[in-house]
Amino acid sequence: MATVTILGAGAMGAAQCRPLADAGWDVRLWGTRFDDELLDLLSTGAPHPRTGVPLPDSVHIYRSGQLGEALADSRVVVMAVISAQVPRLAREILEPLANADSLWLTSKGFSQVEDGRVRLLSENLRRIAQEAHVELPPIVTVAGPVLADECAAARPTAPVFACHDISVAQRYARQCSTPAYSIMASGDEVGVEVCAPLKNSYAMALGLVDGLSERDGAATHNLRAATFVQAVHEMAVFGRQLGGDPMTAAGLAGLGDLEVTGQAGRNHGFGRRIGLGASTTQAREEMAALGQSVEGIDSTRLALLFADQIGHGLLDHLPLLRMVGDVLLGREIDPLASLAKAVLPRTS
Ligand SMILES: NC(=O)C1=CN([C@@H]2O[C@H](COP(=O)(O)OP(=O)(O)OC[C@H]3O[C@@H](n4cnc5c(N)ncnc54)[C@H](OP(=O)(O)O)[C@@H]3O)[C@@H](O)[C@H]2O)C=CC1
Ligand SMILES: O=C(CO)COP(=O)(O)O
Repeated sequence: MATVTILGAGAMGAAQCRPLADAGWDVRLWGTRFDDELLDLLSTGAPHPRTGVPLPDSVHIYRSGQLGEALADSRVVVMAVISAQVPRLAREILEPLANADSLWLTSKGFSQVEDGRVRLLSENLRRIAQEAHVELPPIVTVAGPVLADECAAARPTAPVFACHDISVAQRYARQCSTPAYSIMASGDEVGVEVCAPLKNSYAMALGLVDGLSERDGAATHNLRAATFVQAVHEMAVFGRQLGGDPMTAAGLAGLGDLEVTGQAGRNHGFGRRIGLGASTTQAREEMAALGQSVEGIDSTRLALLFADQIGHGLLDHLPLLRMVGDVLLGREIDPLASLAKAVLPRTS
């Protein structure tokens, strides 16, 4: 099978090696300069500290100084670094990207360009390439409910591969699916790319509900259900405004990813800490001390900017997202009352 190069040896980059190796791909894993120590450890056969699972034996490891070698003759390049770093990394590798058959985005985030405007990550990458007079291959957004540790351990997982050209997504779904990693192909690249970072904001809201329940010793199941449904509704509204299919929010990329992230994701853990009484800064520090990145903090800010930029009254339809934004900014609000106001149906 052809060569695939995964860029970023964090939890997800390392986890993605498992299904691709099992599907018979020649897998290369490249780590950023932050990952060199991690790669030294992984090359001994030790488990990845963030997933608890070792790499498959067949994976070739490349250290930060070996980016060119890692990309040489690679047919597929997978971005698995934190989303904020994807554009910078892409700028460095435009030529090998142009020679690949496709670029996959595992990173989940929006992207802010130099003039302050917000774009979808894929849109920003195409703009960067265009400015450099380079043509990118098709972009495939890899999303859906995929917790890294379960994926790495080949536990049953249902990712979504989305591409404007659905035949590209279908081809990779055929070539990369395994009994444990069964890919759903989608032609709704926009809808999937909107859901991927938005569900992080909403997983924080679910964490907040759970933290409040723990803090008060009182059940909040009803409020949680209303929060969940409002979150799916807002993902659908946001996606539709950008030309995506609103039904995507009701599938694996929206509802499905919200379910796992809102149960066991890092964004949920961050929201739960705030519900328990931590400030945003304290919650962020506690997560950092555990070595856990919380991308929803930045992507909530960008999502709100993006919605404002899109206009057409979109922000008015996103009360839950605005509420999460208020919490992140440390605004003096009663979280339980504010959540209830954002998600309970209004009678007038
Ligand atoms: N974990 C999961 O379950 C899933 C994650 N994702 C997405 O995958 C992406 C990566 O997440 P994940 O692997 O979990 O996160 P990790 O924090 O485990 O790893 C992030 C990766 O980005 C690197 N990185 C950190 N800072 C920088 C920087 N300044 N410049 C370049 N690279 C940097 C990290 O290096 P270092 O290791 O030194 O921190 C690591 O390679 C995210 O966008 C996430 O949303 C998608 C699906 C599931
Ligand atoms: O995206 C994820 C699962 O699909 C993981 O989310 P977290 O970044 O919150 O852990």
